[in-house]
This record gives sequence, structure tokens and C-alpha cells, in this order.
Amino acid sequence: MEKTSKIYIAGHRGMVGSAILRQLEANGHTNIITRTSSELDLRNQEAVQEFFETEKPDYVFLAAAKVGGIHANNTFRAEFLYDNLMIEANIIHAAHLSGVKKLMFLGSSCIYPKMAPQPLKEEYLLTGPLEPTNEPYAIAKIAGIKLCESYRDQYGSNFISVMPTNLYGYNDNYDLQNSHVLPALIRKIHEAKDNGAPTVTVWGTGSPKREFLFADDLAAACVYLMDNYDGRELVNIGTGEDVSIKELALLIKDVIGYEGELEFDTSKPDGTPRKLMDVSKLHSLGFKHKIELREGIALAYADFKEKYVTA
Ligand SMILES: NC(=O)C1=CN([C@@H]2O[C@H](COP(=O)(O)OP(=O)(O)OC[C@H]3O[C@@H](n4cnc5c(N)ncnc54)[C@H](OP(=O)(O)O)[C@@H]3O)[C@@H](O)[C@H]2O)C=CC1
Ligand SMILES: C[C@H]1O[C@H](OP(=O)(O)OP(=O)(O)OC[C@H]2O[C@@H](n3cnc4c(=O)[nH]c(N)nc43)[C@H](O)[C@@H]2O)[C@@H](O)[C@@H](O)C1=O
Repeated sequence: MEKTSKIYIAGHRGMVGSAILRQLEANGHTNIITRTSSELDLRNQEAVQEFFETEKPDYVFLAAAKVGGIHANNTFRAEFLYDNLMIEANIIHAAHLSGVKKLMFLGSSCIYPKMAPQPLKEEYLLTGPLEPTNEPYAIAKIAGIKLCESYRDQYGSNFISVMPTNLYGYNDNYDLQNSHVLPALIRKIHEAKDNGAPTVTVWGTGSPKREFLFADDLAAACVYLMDNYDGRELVNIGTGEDVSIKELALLIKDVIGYEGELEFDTSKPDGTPRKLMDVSKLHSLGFKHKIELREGIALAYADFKEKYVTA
């Protein structure tokens, strides 16, 4: 990407989109276009095509989506399938029609089969049944991958797909019902410490394992791959290490300095037992993450306090 290339970030206000915006601006890019969902509802095909015909971006980061944790995915199943199918189909088709030079689609590690061997290699896609709690979202993401592959096959489009692991960082979602585990535990443990509550409830058994990548590391990987990868195959983006939910909760408890106890609500689903990604392809392409989990939790906690905690 040239410094003056016209770059569209779909979802620029989100945790990932805002990190990609920060990364591009830090790299000296000056021609970045953005739209909020109220300015441009990406589920509206006509509006999306009009936007692309008018703006004609050279590069597109497709980071807009209906996103949430295990409870949100399992509750709003139709929205997670419909919104994400419409957003990706509209953007990918409009990018083709308007002659976009290159597009990056963001999938997710939940596209891989529930019981696939670990660590998950890119070629394990579609080799087994998915995790039921987020199957609609995963199907939409797999469709996005297949759209990029098919437009490349039929039209020669340079559309690439990357598969981020579980993410956290600045501008995360701290809604206790719809967020992912890491921000939810930061908020719950902070509030328990603040209120002097003796216990904090953790959903599930605490035994599932998850891999967590700081969103600014993901953004750096996305910008790097937009400049250095033109392949048809998926690229997993992660740290290559995972922790159990219980270990995560104890780590957050330690960072925040909460003395109370953790209790596990096994009426809540565990979801996928493990989804550690094989990141050897990412490393062979020349990228490795920088921010380790404890440091990242401290950064995310500082952001949470700055944004959500009144002095
Ligand atoms: N968070 C995570 O743990 C992971 C996320 N990902 C993927 O990364 C990408 C970004 O996720 P994340 O940043 O966490 O998500 P956020 O929820 O933080 O941001 C999503 C963005 O999508 C935009 N958006 C949603 N629906 C519409 C719509 N109908 N029209 C226009 N814009 C819309 C929102 O725009 P606005 O703010 O203007 O409403 C928002 O900025 C997604 O593709 C997600 O699937 C992958 C793996 C893990
Ligand atoms: C990125 C990925 O994220 C989603 O998958 P997930 O990783 O299962 O989502 P999660 O972060 O919400 O949960 C991880 C684990 O953590 C446990 N857990 C404990 N306590 C809380 C808690 O308080 N909140 C939440 N949300 N989970 C909790 C929870 O029970 C589960 O065992 C996909 O839907 C999909 O969006 C996707 O691709």
C-alpha cells in the first residue's frame, strides 16, 4: 500500500477496525475512508454498491461484523448468520464491481471443527462438525472465506482471508451479556473488588482453553499481510499459546488485585473445549505478535477504567 492509497476500513469504530486505523495512521497513511453503521448500513446492497462506485477505494479491510461472545452467538443466531452474510457479500461483490486492488476478509478461529486436532491448521477447515453455540456465525465466516476464494478463482480478485484467534484490547465490548470472556472478567472482577463482593462468577467449568491476541498485534498483522501476502489460502493469526478460562480468571484477579474467590456457574455453556491455532504459516510469512497476555490484560484494564469507571 502506498501512503496515498485510498484505504477503506469497514468497521473502523470497532475494537479491530479502530486498531487497524491507528496502525495505518502510525504508518503515515493519509487517505483512509470510513463510515459508521448509521452512515452506511453494510447490509444494504444498493447503498454499499453506491458507496464503492463513488469512493473507489484501492484497499479494503473488512472488519465490520455482528460480533459477540458465546451467549450472544447462541442467543441471536439468526442475526449472527444474516448480518454477517449480508455485510461480507455486499462488500466483497461491490469491491469486485468497483475494481478494488486488494481486500482482506476477517474470519475467526471458530470456523474450525469443534474436535479438530490441536493446534488448528488452516487445512482443517470443513473437516468436521462445528461448535453448536456459534455455528451460525462460523457458517457466515466460512461463506466469507469461500466468497474470497471464488472471486479470486472466477475474476482474479486479490481477496485474502485471515483467521484471528480470540481478541481483546482497546475499545473492547464490556457488556456482561454479549461480550467475550476476557473483557467480561475484567469488568466483573473490577466491580467485585470495588464493591467488596466475596466472590466472582465465571461461566462454565473453567476448563476450556482459549488463545488471546491483543487487537493492536492483530492490526499490525493485518497491515503486514495486506502488504506481504497475496495467497488463496487462509492465514491463522494468533499467539500460538493458550490458557484455561480458570487460569485466565486467576491472572485477571492478580492484575486487578482482587482478593475474593472465583465460583463457576456450570449452567452456562463451555463451548469449544479448545481452539489453539497453528501460526507457523504466519511466522513463515515474517510476522510474530509482541504483546503477551499479562501485559495485554493490564493495558485493556487501564482502557476499561479510563472509559467506564467514574472517578
Ligand atoms: N473480538 C474478537 O474476539 C474477534 C473478532 N473477530 C473478527 O474481527 C472483526 C472485528 O471484530 P471486533 O472489532 O471485535 O467487533 P466490534 O463489535 O468491536 O466492531 C464491529 C464493527 O462492525 C460494524 N458493523 C456491525 N454491523 C454493521 C452494519 N450492519 N453496517 C455497518 N457496520 C456494521 C460496527 O460499526 P459501528 O460501530 O459504526 O456500529 C463496528 O464498528 C469481525 O469480523 C470479527 O468477526 C475475529 C475473531 C475474534
Ligand atoms: C472469538 C470467538 O468467541 C466466541 O467463542 P468463545 O471463545 O467460546 O466465546 P467467549 O469468549 O464468550 O467464551 C469463552 C469461554 O469463556 C467462558 N466464560 C467464563 N466467564 C465468561 C463470561 O463472563 N463471559 C463470557 N462471554 N464467557 C465466559 C465461556 O463459558 C467459554 O467457555 C465465539 O462465539 C465467536 O465470537 C468467536 O469467534
